[in-house]
Amino acid sequence: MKNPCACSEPQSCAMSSPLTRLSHITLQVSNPQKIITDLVAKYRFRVFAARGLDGVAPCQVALRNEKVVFVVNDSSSSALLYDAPDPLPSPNTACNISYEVEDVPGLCQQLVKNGCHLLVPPSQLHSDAGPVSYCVVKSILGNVRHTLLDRSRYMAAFLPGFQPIENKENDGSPASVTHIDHVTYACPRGTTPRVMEWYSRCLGFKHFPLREEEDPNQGVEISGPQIGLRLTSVECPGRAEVGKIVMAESLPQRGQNQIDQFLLHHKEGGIQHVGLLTPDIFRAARDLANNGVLFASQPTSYYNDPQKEAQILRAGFTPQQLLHFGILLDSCTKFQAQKDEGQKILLQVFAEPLFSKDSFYLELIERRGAQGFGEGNIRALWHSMQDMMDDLSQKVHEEAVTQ
Ligand SMILES: O=C(O)C(=O)Cc1ccc(O)cc1
Repeated sequence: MKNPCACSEPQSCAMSSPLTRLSHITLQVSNPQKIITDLVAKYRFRVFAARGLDGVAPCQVALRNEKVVFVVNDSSSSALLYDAPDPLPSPNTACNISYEVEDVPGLCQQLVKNGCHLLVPPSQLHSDAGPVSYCVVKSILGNVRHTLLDRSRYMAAFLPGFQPIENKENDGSPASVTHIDHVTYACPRGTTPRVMEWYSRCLGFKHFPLREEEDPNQGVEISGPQIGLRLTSVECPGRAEVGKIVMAESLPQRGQNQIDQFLLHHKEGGIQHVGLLTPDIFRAARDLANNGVLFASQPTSYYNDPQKEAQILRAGFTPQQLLHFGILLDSCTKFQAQKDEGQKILLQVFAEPLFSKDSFYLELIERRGAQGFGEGNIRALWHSMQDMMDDLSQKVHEEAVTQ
């Protein structure tokens, strides 16, 4: 297959995306209270709507930090709205990326024509605040599904069926994060071209090259001692609020790594991490660290490397500033930059897994004109995450032995 957009219907290649923005990401979990507490206490999210509040614990809770919204679903509940009962590979998983769209029935027709599996057909829910239309489509990757919503005529917080929660705790301080920048999938080996083709044909995503003249079917291969990663990315051009999707595959014969570890619990692939955009990664990392978030740390050798040190100083920082929270910095090539002037900088740091070892985690990312993903950062992030997961595995093993 030469073209990732190798659609059976040529006109769908030219289709602009039906998605207008990413609405929220659903985490389906066995212990909702623990995740809600972590998102509130550590990541500064606020509960703003919930379902099923009549004397029992809510089965669905919506939390917000600026435009980043997570819905935490109790996986033991049989009464979940805006989602579909679909076997989950793991009791704790991020399984649904919900997007806002303009025309749910029209899009559903198109999806069915494209051979997609609708887990929930076009449906409508009302409250006094108006109607919301939605459907749920199964993606081609593992347990990932997409709720596609039109809430343009709905005038209350979140969605019908959810009760708004007044939050008086707003301390007025600026938010740490603003948007979801990207969602990264762990894909079984060899599946990326099919996943890309599905997102292109069904939801109008386009290849977003990470390197100049990148072959969309090959993506970018990042290999070396203890790293073997293939990355390919897609976006909806002109719709930054949809966010990018990054597909990550491990390369063969490199031993166990974080993609393979994730696939042990999600055999057919799934959402490995979510990148949260922040206007100030130093402030965000400090806030979250003060609240107890653990970040993957970097070896001091990363910051002592003369080239890296020069890059850091040129960007107006000191290596010590970055070292403190394990923040990585890459200057991007002109190819990945938004505008031609000035230096294009990308700053990133990975946080500890949210559910347990080897699983879903959050990333902070600050973009200063840089649109892509710096290869130097990816190598360093990979290694730091691998070290953190190996440490966590060791801890779990030691705890099991002493019990
Ligand atoms: O840099 C990012 O945020 C990426 O998404 C690239 C990436 C993907 C998978 C990994 O296990 C580590 C890094």
